[in-house]
Amino acid sequence: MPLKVVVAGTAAAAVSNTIGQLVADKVASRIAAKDFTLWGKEAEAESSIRLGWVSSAFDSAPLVDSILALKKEFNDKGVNRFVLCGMGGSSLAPEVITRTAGVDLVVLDSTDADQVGAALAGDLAKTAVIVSSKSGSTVETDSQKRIFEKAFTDAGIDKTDRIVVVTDPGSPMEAAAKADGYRVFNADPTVGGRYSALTAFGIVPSGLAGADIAELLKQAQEVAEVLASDSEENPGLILGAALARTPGEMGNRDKIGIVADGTHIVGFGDWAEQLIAESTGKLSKGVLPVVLDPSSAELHSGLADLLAVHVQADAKPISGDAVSVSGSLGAQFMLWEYATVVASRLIGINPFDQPDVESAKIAARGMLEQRDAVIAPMFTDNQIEVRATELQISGTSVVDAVQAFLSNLDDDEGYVSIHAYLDRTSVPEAAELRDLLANKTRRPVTFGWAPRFLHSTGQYHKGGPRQGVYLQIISQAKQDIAVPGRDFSFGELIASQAAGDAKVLGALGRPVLTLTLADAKAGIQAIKNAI
Ligand SMILES: O=P(O)(O)OC[C@H]1O[C@H](O)[C@H](O)[C@@H](O)[C@@H]1O
Repeated sequence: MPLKVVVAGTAAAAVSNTIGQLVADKVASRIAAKDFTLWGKEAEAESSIRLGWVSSAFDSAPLVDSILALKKEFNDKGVNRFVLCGMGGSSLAPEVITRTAGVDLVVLDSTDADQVGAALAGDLAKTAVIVSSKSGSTVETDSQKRIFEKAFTDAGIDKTDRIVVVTDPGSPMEAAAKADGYRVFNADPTVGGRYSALTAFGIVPSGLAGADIAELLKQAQEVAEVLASDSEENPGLILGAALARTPGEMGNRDKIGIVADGTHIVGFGDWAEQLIAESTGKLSKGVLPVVLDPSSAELHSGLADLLAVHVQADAKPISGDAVSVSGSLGAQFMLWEYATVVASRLIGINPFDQPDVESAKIAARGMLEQRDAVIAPMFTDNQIEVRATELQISGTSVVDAVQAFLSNLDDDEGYVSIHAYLDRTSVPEAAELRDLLANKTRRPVTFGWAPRFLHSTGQYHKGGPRQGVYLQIISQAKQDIAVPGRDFSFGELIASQAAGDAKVLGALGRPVLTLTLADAKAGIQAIKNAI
C-alpha cells in the first residue's frame, strides 16, 4: 500500500508556495539525520534528546522476538486477556494498532472508578497487565498499577508473574519494578511519548495482544527513505506544509479535521490528535485537531478556518481545499510525525515539549489536598449540578447554562471542546454530544474522554490560541474504589483532575461550564435535550 498525500485547492497552493524552501533548507534529510537545530535555539535543550523516533522502526526490531516469546509464555499458561494501563503516548498507539489488527486489548486510560472496575472485572486467572509509563510518575498509571497488584494478590495470583512494565531506563517506576521483581521492557529515552508508537510503548502491548508488530515495523522502515528525501514529492513535507500554511479567510486555517474516510485504520484520529495538539498547541499558537467522519457537520458548514484531511484507502483528489492521505499504519505513523515537526518549524514552535500539561497536574494535586473544600454548585437542575468558571449564567436551568455557554463561542474562530469525565465503556453515548453540538453551532467541536484528553489535546486547550469554550461533564461513579497505599480514591482523583483543569482554564480566561450528573445515562440524555 503506497504512502500518498494528495492536496487540492488552497492547500495545493500553500504547498507549492512553501515546499521549495523546505527542500532548499534540506529539512527532510536533516530530520532524518536527527539535526536538533531545526526548531530554533530555545528548543534545542529538548530537541537534542527527542529525535530518536526517526529511527525507531529499525531500533525496535530486536525487541520483537522477546515480545513474541513472552506472548507464547503467557498463552501457554492460558493467559490471553491483556490489559494496558497507561495514559497519552503510552496507550493511544497500542489502541490504534490493536483495533486496526482486530485483536483485543483492554485499554485502561482512565481514573473513572466504573471503568477501572470494568477492567478489574475480567477473568484475572487469564489476565496479564502491561503498565506503561515513560516518566514512571504519572498518577493515573501508578494508581492503576496499584489496583491490579492488589487484585492479583487478593486472587492468590503472583503479581510478578502477570504484570509487565514498560518504562524509560532510570525512571522511578523502573527502579521499583526491578526491586519488586517485575519483567521490565525499557523504552528508548530519546523518544517523547507522542512519538513513541514504534518503540516498546507501541509494540509491547500490541504484540502481546496479537498484532503483527514485525509487519508494522516493516511498513515504517519502507517509508524511511522517501520521508528523508529533500524532494518536492516528499509526502511528509507536503502534509507538513499543508497543515501549517493553508490559508483561510482570517489567516491560515488553524483547525485540522482528521476524517476517517474509508481507511482500514481504526481510530487513527485519536492517535494523531495527541501528536498534533501537544506538539503545536503552545504559546497561543497551534493547530487544533478535530476528529471527524465524512458526515460531520464541520465538513458541510463552509468553515474558513478548518482544513479537512481525509484518511482514505487510496488517496484521491477531493474537491475544495482538502488533503487526502493513504498508506499502511506503520507508514502513516512516520508520515504524521514528520509532517508535525515540519509544520512546527513553519509555525515557529518547539514540537517536543508540553509546558501546559504540568499546570493541570499541579492544580489536580492541589485539589486533591483540599478535597473537602468542594465548591458549591451555582444551582442544581434535573439532578445536574451546574458550575461555571469565567462564564456568566442568568437563569437556573441546564438549558440556560448551555445557552450562556454557547453565547461565548466566537462565530469565526471559536471551537467547542467537550471533556467527558465518564466511563467510556458504559456511557459511550456521551460521544454523541459532539455531533449534536457541531450541528447546532456549525463550529468545530472536539470530544475527549477524561482524564485521557489531559495527556493529549489538553496541552492545546490551555496553551493554544484562546478560542475555545469548554464543557466538562462529570458523574459520580456507581461504586468508588480506593487507590491502595494512597489516601485517595479513584473517585476523588478524577474529581480533582476535573476541578484542577477547570481552574487552570479559568485562570487563562477560558470559559468552562461544568455539569455534574447524579446519573450518567439520565444526565447525558438531559444535556442532549437541553442542546
Ligand atoms: O508515559 P507517561 O510518562 O506516563 O506519560 C503519559 C503522558 O503524560 C503527559 O501528560 C504528557 O503530556 C504526554 O505526552 C504523555 O504521553
